[in-house]
Amino acid sequence: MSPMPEEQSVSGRVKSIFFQNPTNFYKILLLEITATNLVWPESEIVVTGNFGDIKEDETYVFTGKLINHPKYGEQFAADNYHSERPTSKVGLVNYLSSDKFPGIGPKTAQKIVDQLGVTAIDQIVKDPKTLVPTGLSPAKRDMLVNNLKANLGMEQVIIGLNEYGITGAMAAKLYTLYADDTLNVIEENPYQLIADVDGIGFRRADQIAAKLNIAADSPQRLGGAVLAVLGELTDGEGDTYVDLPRLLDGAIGLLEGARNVEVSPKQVGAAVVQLAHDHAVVAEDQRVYPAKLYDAEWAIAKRLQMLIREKPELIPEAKLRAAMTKTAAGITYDETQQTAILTALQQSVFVLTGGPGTGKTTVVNGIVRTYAELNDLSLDINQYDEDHPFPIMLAAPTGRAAKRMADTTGLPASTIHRLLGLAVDGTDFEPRDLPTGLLIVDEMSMVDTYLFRILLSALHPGIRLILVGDKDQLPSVGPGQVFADLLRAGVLPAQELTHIHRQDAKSSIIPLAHAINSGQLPADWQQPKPDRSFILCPPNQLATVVGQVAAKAGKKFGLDNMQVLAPMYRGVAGIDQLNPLLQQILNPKKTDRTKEVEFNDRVYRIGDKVLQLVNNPEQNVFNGEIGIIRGITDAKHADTKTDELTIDFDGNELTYPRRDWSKFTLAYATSIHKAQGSEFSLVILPLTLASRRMLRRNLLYTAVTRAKDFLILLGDPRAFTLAVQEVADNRHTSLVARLQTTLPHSPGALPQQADSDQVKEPAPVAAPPSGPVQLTPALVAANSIDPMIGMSGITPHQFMQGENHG
Ligand SMILES: Nc1ncnc2c1ncn2[C@@H]1O[C@H](COP(=O)(O)OP(=O)(O)OP(=O)(O)O)[C@@H](O)[C@H]1O
Repeated sequence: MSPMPEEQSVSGRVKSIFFQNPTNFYKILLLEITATNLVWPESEIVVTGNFGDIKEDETYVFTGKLINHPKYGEQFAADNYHSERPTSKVGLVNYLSSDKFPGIGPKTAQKIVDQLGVTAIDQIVKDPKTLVPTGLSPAKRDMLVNNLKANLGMEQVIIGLNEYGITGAMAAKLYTLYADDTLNVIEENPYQLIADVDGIGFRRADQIAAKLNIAADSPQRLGGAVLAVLGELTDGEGDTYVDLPRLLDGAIGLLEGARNVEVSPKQVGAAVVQLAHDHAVVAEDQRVYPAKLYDAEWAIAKRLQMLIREKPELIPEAKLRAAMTKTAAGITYDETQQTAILTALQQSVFVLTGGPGTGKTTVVNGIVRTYAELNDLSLDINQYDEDHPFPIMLAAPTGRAAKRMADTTGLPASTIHRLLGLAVDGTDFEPRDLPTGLLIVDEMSMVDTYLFRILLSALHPGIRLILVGDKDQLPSVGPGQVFADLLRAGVLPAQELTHIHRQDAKSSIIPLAHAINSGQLPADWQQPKPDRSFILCPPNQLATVVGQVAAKAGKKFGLDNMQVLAPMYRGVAGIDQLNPLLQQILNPKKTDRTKEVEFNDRVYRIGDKVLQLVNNPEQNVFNGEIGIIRGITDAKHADTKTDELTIDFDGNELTYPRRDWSKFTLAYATSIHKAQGSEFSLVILPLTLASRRMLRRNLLYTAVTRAKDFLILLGDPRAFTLAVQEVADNRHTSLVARLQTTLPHSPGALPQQADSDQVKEPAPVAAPPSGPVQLTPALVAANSIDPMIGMSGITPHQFMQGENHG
């Protein structure tokens, strides 16, 4: 065996920093060498790597290896570094008595070093109390500790992270998130990173845990795996609970996959019980919920119960009809529309659903106008002010949907977040209380369990709440299928609109959408129509053809009014592939002087269409909104001293410094999910069998209903046929059961649908707990949730089989 090669290292003073990437810690520097074990004839060397707060003129030690860069020649690629700290007693005394630590002279420094030895700095930083015996005054002790930490702070964190195998952009991300607490968080529970940090999954967290000597069967590790699976299936995939066998199976898969060990269901079951005792999860029968989702479903049901108990004063039907007719403005409402308006105004909570063109907007307008007439309210908003707010509130989950609502009603509408004054995106914020009055929420299918809970918590008895949506569209991105569940429960007054009104000879898109929704593509769906067409095209040519279509359409419709929608990011006709190609066609680099900036393998230019990826209620821009880049400011001229982009979201111009550029991406092509709540004059929809896994009826239906005037379908016809045939699985939720427990059946509710593939029996549930829901040992016992009961020696596979049989 050859001896281990000696670690290569180089120490010296940083002469200059040539380059630093602001999005991670990557730097290139020139070092004046003071010591090295390299064979290196020169006095300087170029060093590259991920470094925290390296400063020019300070001295550091780098370890790593000498590499030969094809373009730049020999340089030192460092994988670790630390500030060169004094290692001899004399050096340490000199350091501590230097002007970095005002008030500490050579004598005091000598005393510290005599008592604590050469590792004094590490000891002091780790535990400031080690300074007590030195007799230093508390003020001086604080100064010493703070200054040592300030000198070491970020560097220590980055070095610590490097030791756990976390470098570059991920290290930067963690430091931004937890700052000086980073290492504490990781050392306390590395599995916490799975929930907190995008991009860290169980395997990565477990590698860190292994370095921390967390045993393969430690409760922390088992709990980490359970929460990882639970998070993946709830916040990740939309369920609000996970069946115990599936949870155990998933957790065991993770635990055994990440380290070569065997883990028994019994051990994982014990971890679930522990998590339940710690109030992180709630287990009920065979279902395990993240506590916040369990609480949210109950809170929704109870709040609705409270709102519904407060019945509005009954209005005589003749009076109601008269008001409705008087304000109808030339429209003769059909029978279901009439029922909808009349019922809505007699109830405290009302749910309205319908496909495209069935008159939801018409009914919303009817409700607003009849309500105003009955209550003698002016619809001229200029007559209201802060002290007398407009008593009709209109809201939608996205900015675009809210804008559409304002356009179609002629009244102010806002996002739900704005309405509630939620400044930060999250799940546990106190909204401001809303006045009683009329509140209409549109695009309810996009509202997830968390947001609905927050919305309801802002409402008080006496409010009239109208929830409007299309139950057949894709469910919310976040967990739950709130809107569909509200209808399915059959306990809330509701009306479904089915008659299509917007069906003049010109429109063949709406009938196509309804046909898709009922499970059939019309025989002529591939035939060209004035407003839609199908282009047959093999997968490998799809991107090019989409580009050709977009090039032609771009001239006619403009960027704003045309949208390419695709089901997937990856693949030959995926969003990631289409975006640069469409950018090249629709907004190319015109001359050598065209300004452009690079970020994460993407190029951005003025005029680019971009998609916001996160909610930012403070600036009134939301996940899924589309904007146009209006300006690029060089770092030299920007206040933040980094490059900045100015993006215009429908008149709302926002500045994004480079560190925020991961909050948007190109939007020439977007996912169908992100397009929910938006409509476009022209939709271009390529589908192939490559996205087979994603193809569902509600996905295709949602995509097609985004097209207002024109629709171009492209690709493989089999993909369209398959999509129509595949009915999406219901998400696993308990809202139906909670609602049925808290509310009596409503005579005005929708009949339970006969279409059995759309409906599932609600899971049987325990009686509602009174007061705040908390898992007490008694409740644990009462619900026989102990997952270990009868399970010893049973494999997850057998467990799953057992589930199928009973
Ligand atoms: N009872 C009616 N009589 C005549 N026209 C109607 C009636 N109801 C709706 N319409 C018309 O049908 C069209 C579609 O109605 P509306 O916009 O209200 O439907 P919608 O369900 O909101 O559709 P979408 O979700 O596609 O926006 C509109 O042009 C509207 O004026």
